[in-house]
Amino acid sequence: MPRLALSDDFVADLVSLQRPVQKEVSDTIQMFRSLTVPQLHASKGMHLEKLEGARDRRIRTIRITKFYRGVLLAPDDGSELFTLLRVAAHDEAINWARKRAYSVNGATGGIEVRNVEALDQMETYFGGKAVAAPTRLFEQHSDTVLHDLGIDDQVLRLARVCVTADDLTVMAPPMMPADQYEVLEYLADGSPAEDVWEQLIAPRGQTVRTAEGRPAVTLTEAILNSPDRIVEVTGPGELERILTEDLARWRIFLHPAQKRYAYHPGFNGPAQVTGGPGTGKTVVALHRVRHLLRTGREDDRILLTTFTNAMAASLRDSLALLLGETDAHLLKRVDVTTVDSLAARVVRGARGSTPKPLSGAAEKGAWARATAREDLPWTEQFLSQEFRNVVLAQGLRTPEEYLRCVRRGRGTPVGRVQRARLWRVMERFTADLSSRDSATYTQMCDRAARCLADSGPLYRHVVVDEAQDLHPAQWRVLRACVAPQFDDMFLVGDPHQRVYDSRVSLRSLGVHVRGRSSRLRLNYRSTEEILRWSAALLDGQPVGRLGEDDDDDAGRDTLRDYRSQLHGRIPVARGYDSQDEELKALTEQIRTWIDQDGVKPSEVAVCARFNTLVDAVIARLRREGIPAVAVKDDPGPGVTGVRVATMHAMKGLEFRCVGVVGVTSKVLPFAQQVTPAEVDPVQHQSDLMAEHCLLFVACTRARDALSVSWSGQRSTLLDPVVG
Ligand SMILES: Nc1ncnc2c1ncn2[C@@H]1O[C@H](COP(=O)(O)OP(=O)(O)OP(=O)(O)O)[C@@H](O)[C@H]1O
Repeated sequence: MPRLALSDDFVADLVSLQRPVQKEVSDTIQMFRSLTVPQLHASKGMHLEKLEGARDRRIRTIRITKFYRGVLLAPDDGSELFTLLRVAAHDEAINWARKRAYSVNGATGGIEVRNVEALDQMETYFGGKAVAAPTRLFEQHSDTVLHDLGIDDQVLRLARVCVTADDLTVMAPPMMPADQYEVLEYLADGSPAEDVWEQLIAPRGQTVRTAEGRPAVTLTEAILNSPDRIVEVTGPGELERILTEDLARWRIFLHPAQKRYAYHPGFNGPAQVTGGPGTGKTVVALHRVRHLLRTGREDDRILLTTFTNAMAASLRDSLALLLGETDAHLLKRVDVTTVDSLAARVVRGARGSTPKPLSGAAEKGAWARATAREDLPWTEQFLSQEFRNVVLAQGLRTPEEYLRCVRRGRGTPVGRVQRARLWRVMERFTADLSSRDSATYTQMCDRAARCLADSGPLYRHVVVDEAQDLHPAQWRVLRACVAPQFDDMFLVGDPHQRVYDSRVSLRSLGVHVRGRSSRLRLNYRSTEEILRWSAALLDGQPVGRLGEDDDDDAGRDTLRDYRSQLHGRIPVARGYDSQDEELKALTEQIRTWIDQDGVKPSEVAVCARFNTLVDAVIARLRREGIPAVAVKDDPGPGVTGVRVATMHAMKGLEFRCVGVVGVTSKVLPFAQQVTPAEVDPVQHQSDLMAEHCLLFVACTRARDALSVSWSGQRSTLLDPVVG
């Protein structure tokens, strides 16, 4: 029986076809799978034909309908694995197939494809142009170094005639093999060859650095080594699922760096995946859950957490989609929820009810009551932060513990006498809340962690999305939820997207990820232009690594090597004299996106720092005849209308076009959110950083187009991108 694999191009083609043709494709594939290889070659209906004048003799075509052809790769290494490469109208399919050649990348061992004909033409053209050039782009890298990085003979000849980085850009994929192009792009950017090997080759599982030392890989092995481009159809019902259910690419193809962690056979303790925005961290978390469900025992329960209830709802939907009908029964073994909801459930289970959660304003009032009788030198903001970031963060129970503790993350020294006074105020605060049967969310987590420590773990595995924003008390809940053992915790997050004040040393909380940590760097969401522009917003900001806020290991994370293979327009940033003018321009921009670019209103989002502007935007758009809905009202996917939200509510979401409005000096940074440097310099820095990250998160929600605007005084946070 032939084995069958599908390429990403084939899946993309299939999605764009009309239903009746899709049905024909499906029927052809079913017939293909019912035949033996000799029958396949003999079958008149299939027309499995070699192509006249093809550059790669392993490429064949098959008949789908009178007008449509499938293009297949049939390895000549004795295997029976056939890969469907494309399905297209007859002439387009033939024309595409004739010019392509498949090969095995000498470094990654993955499969790659090129347009040989176009590259031949490039060689002639740039070869002539380069003759007079005094220097060449890759002259400092020897042939051996380039070969070791997987550059083959044809690409080497092309690299040697590149004079500028623009010459290389002209040969971008699908003309040049994608992996080799990426290597050259990094080198052209000035990255040393060793770094390129570490960044691009090693994550694909390669351990041998030199081309001579590596074992030869057959085409079939290369196909199986390329889960980001080709998927083998295995198991009953899998083909039907791929063909009939939602063909979302993330469900089918994973980058090798994603796959390595998502489908790792077993980590000997907590594992962590970090990565910039849109690198597919949530996708990895979902696939990990699927893997754990499929390979675990029937009574193993899994907790999948994220930051907000809305995100938990969307994560649950995505997991259901990934599991499909075949694995739908596994869903009942997963709880998808926020840590706060889980904590409330645990506390309710232990004492029969949960205290009422305290709003920010009510908390301020409670601190005012706790300090009413004393003339104290501390503001309510300071007290609240001291309680949250020291007492609850470290789980301190007694005045002695507080006297002895290292106040990590706090910048104002507080002596013994002051600590004793502070502790008394905090005791009054907690007693006051208890008498009202109320508690902050962080207090609730603190209590839940203690309950769990007594009652024991609830889950076999815990998978955490948006890990960067969790408070230490929330981490203690998660740590207590699962016994320390292999595959206990799997975390994904991005320290550049930390928009709440939660600095954490995972190590001190018993979550040791050292040696089980990986970073994703290919952005699947936004264009390179949006990514670069947004990354510049964080230029020079010292972003620590996820969960490493200990003084002794505060390493830095960087956005320098994040890349996208998508390209588009450069983001637009503009100021206006009044809010009225700004919203008028926004309306026109949205009309262009919808009317000229064909974007659906629900694929457009507008975000602002606060709800007042969110409401004003919704009212204005509606007045202008553009449907608009608030994200906080939780409109389902079927509801039409531009999505409008605060920047905080944009976390984890994505849209084709995004307008970020009201980016003024008054709201970004928002003075009330930033502790004055004289009150606490360390907290001041950390609060300021959260404001930078907030703008970064808002901008990186955009896939194709981003527009940023303000009226009046522009925010200084835009200085790095607006001259
Ligand atoms: N292997 C893949 N193939 C195709 N698309 C992918 C792949 N991985 C992720 N994506 C897509 O990229 C986008 C971003 O993915 P995801 O939300 O998982 O990223 P993230 O790293 O969690 O983002 P953020 O941190 O910015 O919220 C989604 O549209 C997702 O479907």
